[in-house]
Formats: sequence, structure tokens, C-alpha cells
Amino acid sequence: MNSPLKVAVLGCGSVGSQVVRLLGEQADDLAARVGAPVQLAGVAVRRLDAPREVDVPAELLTTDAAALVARDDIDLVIEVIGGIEPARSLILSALENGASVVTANKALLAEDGPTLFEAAEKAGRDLYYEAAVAGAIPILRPLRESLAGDKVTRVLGIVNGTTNFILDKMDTQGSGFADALEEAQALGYAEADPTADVEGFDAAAKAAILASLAFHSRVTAADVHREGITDVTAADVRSAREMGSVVKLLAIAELVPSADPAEDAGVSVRVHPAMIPRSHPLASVREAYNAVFVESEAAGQLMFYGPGAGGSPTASAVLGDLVTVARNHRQGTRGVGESAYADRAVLPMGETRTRYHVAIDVDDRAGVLAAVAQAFAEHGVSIQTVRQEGRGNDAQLVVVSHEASDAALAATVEQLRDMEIVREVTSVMRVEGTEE
Ligand SMILES: NC(=O)c1ccc[n+]([C@@H]2O[C@H](COP(=O)([O-])OP(=O)(O)OC[C@H]3O[C@@H](n4cnc5c(N)ncnc54)[C@H](O)[C@@H]3O)[C@@H](O)[C@H]2O)c1
Ligand SMILES: N[C@@H](CCO)C(=O)O
Ligand code: NA
Repeated sequence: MNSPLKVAVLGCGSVGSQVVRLLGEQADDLAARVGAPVQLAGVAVRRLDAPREVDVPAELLTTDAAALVARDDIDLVIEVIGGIEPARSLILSALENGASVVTANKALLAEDGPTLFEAAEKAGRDLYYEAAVAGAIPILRPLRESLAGDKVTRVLGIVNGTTNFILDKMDTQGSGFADALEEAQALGYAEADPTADVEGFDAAAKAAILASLAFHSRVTAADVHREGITDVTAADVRSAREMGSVVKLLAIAELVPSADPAEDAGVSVRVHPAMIPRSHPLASVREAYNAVFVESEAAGQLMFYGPGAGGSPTASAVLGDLVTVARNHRQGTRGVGESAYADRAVLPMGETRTRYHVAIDVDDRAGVLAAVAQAFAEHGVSIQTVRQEGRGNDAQLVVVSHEASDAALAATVEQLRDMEIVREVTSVMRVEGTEE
């Protein structure tokens, strides 16, 4: 057998503890798959005496992560601390010292991925991060490797388990957002501070990573249009149900065509709640599960489904990467690095073409429908369907538009809100996953 590869694990929380457990339990199989034993050489923690989900020999624990990654004998570094600093400095230092790196850190990759990729390139080492998007689900490697010969045109993902759980409860139990969030917290899905999940920051980081890989371009979290689910009401969810749809928080990355068929105009990358038909494969993704739906020119439609979070599922993705980078490291080669040659521009949200569902409480009298239709027409927005519900003081018009620029749709809704015949615009939501 070849001499062992030495691994440093940075952070021993939910994911780190499961990585350490699996490194021990699967040691023989990992050695066979890598072609050399993979030996745990150090675990950086914040406190030596903190309770942990896994037993780590005391001599392997250290609170000095910087010194651990600077050690000459470390071949592989697994970063599962999270956040921007010190994670970024530690990864850069590990690469400079000749180690290959596996990380689950979506926030860092989405904020400053190119700095890390350039450092990996310069060092001739690997930087792998399958766990950063949709936890255990293999999605980054399929985009980066399996689909490298195809042209991806759209990625639609349910990439945040907490928000999917909340929206699922709102749909199946008729709960309001606050009650569904409370249930998610009681079950341990949502954090005490749920901002990153419910405001869409977590999904936006993942959208940036997916878009970068799918479209061979650099997309950062700052480029992603982001709306969370805090304004989704029970009325929105009911309205979706009446149309045979369901509300999901989607991470969307799509190629936007231009007038010249040989060239695209750029990419649209966004996270927002949307209504999708119940017949769409993503509609069946329940509770805290994740799924990523990919459309490409040659392959057609693909769906990747599974647990998007949790210590053990996420550790599965980390160890999958570890086996690959360990094998490369041993053989003195590296895997596929960053591919950003296409350098596509991210279009402003206003230029993105979307469809809207708008529910409007109106007076039930002659000319009202015509006036509402006129507001859409003034902004060049074509209506696909309109239906009336209720009568008299309870009349409601539900309009679904054809595709139009998001700016035109938003302006239409603004105008509706100002109209005298409109009592209230009760629900505005984008519609996705349908053929025009
Ligand atoms: N938990 C999940 O389901 C999940 C899923 C996908 C990706 N991730 C990512 O995995 C990473 C880790 O997440 P987690 O859920 O395990 O978080 P966690 O908070 O449970 O664990 C992080 C650990 O790092 C430790 N730490 C903080 N600063 C440190 C330092 N300077 N040196 C050493 N240790 C330090 C903390 O004490 C903590 O134990 C994050 O980037 C996260 O986004 C997590
Ligand atoms: N908080 C995330 C898990 C880690 O990405 C979720 O709810 O899916
Ligand atoms: Na993944």
C-alpha cells in the first residue's frame, strides 16, 4: 500500500463531526478507493472541551486552524467551519502549502469563488465543493463533468430545505407563514435566526454557484436577484392551489436568448417564490427535500433529488469529493478546475422575461375587466388567462400573463394598485415551469 494521505478537518460541528465519523468507519474502503490510506491528522475546533457528536483523540484536536493547515505533512484539507473568515484565509493557506481542499462553504464560494479557484489553479491543486449546493445530491459534478459536452439552458432548483418545508406546510395544512416557520423551528429545520433561509440568502448563494457551473461564467451572490418567502401569504398558496399549482422558492438560472440565434443575450439568475404546476416534477418535492431540475439542449430534462442538508448527508458529498481529490493528489494530477471561458453577462432582473399571476379584488360592474385588461395592455403585457371569482363586493379577478419583461409586469401591478376600481391587489407571484 502507498503511504498514507494526511487529512486536516477544519470545524467539527454538524458536518465536520460526521466527516470525522465516516473517515474512521469507512477507512478500509476509502483506502481501497483512493489507493492509499486516508489518515485523520488533525481536527481544528473552536473549543477543546466542547461536547461533540464524535470522539476525536485528544492529540488530534487543536484550536489553531492556521497552524494546522500550514503543517508540511498535510495533504488534504476539509473546510467545514463556514462563513467568510477565517475560512477563506485557511483555504488559501492550505492551497499555498500544497494541500488539496474540499469545502462545503456555499457562502464563501458565492462571494469570492474566483479568488479560491485562482489560488487552486496557481497551486496546481484541487478545490472541490459538491456539498455546498443541495447537500448530498450530486449536482455540481454532473454539471461540471457529466454535462460538459452539452449546452445547459436552464437550471431550476429547490435548494433550501427549510423554506421548502415551510411552503409545503402552508400548502398541505393551510398554515400561515408564521405558524409554518414555528413548526420548522420546533423540528430543528429552521435556525433560531432563520434569516439566511427565509430571506433567500442561502438559496441565492447556491444559485450563483449553479449558474457559474451551468453557464461557464462567473456569477457571484451579489449578481443574484433575491426575494425570500416572508411575504408569501395563505391567500397566495390558496390561489396557486385553485390554478392547479403550488408555491415553491426557486433558484433559477437560465440562458436568455437574443435576437441573433447564434448568440445569447446573457443569463438571468434569481431566487424568488413562484407558482409551478402540480404536474411539474419539482412540485412533488415535499418537506425539507431538495431537487434540481436541469434542461439542456441534447439531454433534455434531468432531475436530481434528495436530502439537501443534515450532517450525515452533507458529509457523504464531502467524502465523495475527498476520494476524488485524494486520488488526484496521490497521482500528482488535478481534476477539472474553474471553467469561466463563456464570460456571460448577468442581466438585470427588469430585463428578465417572466410571467405573473395577479389576484385583484375589484368592484363587480361593467367595464372593470376592460379597465384591468387595459392596464396590462398599456405596458405591453399580454394576458394568457383571466377568471373571475365571487360576485358583488367579493369579486376577484385572477390574471395570468404571458411572458413579458419583469419591469413591465412590475409597472403593471403598480398601476393596478393605483386604480380606483381596484380595491386591493391580493396576490402577485411569478409563474414558472410552464410552456408558454
Ligand atoms: N449543516 C448542513 O446541513 C449543511 C449542508 C450543506 C452545507 N453546509 C455547510 O457546511 C459548513 C459547516 O456547517 P455546519 O452545519 O457543520 O456548521 P456548524 O456550526 O455545526 O459547525 C461549524 C463548526 O466550526 C467551528 N468553528 C468556528 N470557527 C472555527 C475556527 N476558527 N476554527 C475551528 N473551528 C471553528 C464551530 O465551533 C462549529 O463547531 C458551512 O459552510 C455550511 O454552509 C452545511
Ligand atoms: N439551511 C439550509 C441547509 C444548508 O444549506 C437548508 O435549509 O436547506
Ligand atoms: Na451537492
